Amino acid sequence: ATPDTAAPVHITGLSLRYGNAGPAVLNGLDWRLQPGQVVGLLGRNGAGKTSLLEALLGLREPLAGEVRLFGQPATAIDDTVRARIGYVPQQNDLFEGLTATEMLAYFRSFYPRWNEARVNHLLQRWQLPTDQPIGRLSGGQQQRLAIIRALAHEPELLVLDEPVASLDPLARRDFLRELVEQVLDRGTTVVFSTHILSDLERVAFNVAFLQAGRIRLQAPLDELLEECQWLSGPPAALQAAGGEFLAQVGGRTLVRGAAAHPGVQAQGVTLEDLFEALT
Ligand SMILES: Nc1ncnc2c1ncn2[C@@H]1O[C@H](COP(=O)(O)OP(=O)(O)OP(=O)(O)O)[C@@H](O)[C@H]1O
Repeated sequence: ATPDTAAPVHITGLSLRYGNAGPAVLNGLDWRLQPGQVVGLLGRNGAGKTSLLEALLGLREPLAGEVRLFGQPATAIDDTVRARIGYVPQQNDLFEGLTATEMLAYFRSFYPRWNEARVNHLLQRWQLPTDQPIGRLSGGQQQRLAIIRALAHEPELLVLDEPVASLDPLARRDFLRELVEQVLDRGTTVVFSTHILSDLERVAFNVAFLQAGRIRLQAPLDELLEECQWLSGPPAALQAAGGEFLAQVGGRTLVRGAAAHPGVQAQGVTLEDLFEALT
């Protein structure tokens, strides 16, 4: 297939495992992010979210398959594409011995574009000490700094691996607001993993479910909540109700787009239901 140079991320047949004999963590995964999409990546602990985001960024060599970022192979992107990407890893990789001011000055030198006003605004709003070694900041302060660094060069693709895990509720809300602003203003493509479903409901216009090494389903969250239902009833009636079968959990069937039908009981779903059934 010809690479889609407009797609910030285009993944085909991605397989990944650790070591030579381990089980496949990712297994023939296909995924494409369109410009301006905001996608929350959901999966159980150990499902492979971090592995997927790292492979997506070209930080892990896949066993098979291909990842392209803005049309270029992820493991061989040039500086132009690199400058279009921002990343907040799960384990922060800030330089502990530098101060925030020193670290930001260092990164600024790599990027043709750097929004100093926004950096200063966020440093102030989040009250980050800028003249102490980063290693002495709290976990949440370090996470805020990592976020500022990732937003500073106004990336077109922002990859965030559990960016809010150690933020307090107010900082989380503030960060999510900042993220939404960035997305609306600049049409940034965002992919982020999180376990905090209520945050997702606030900002993720799309959700992607990672299950058994593949993206099981990706769709706008509001559509899913509207179209998916738990159905129960006799098999013939369920069949007549139609729709797309998604999963069977306990005695109930999760279906998308079913019609009302005599003998079928239907019940709405929550994001937590979808998480249980699709991850
Ligand atoms: N460096 C590594 N070496 C060996 N196995 C690894 C390594 N990193 C991850 N794994 C394994 O790969 C699988 C996926 O891990 P990964 O961290 O990608 O999952 P995750 O979905 O991000 O999990 P969590 O929600 O707990 O952060 C797990 O079974 C994990 O044990």
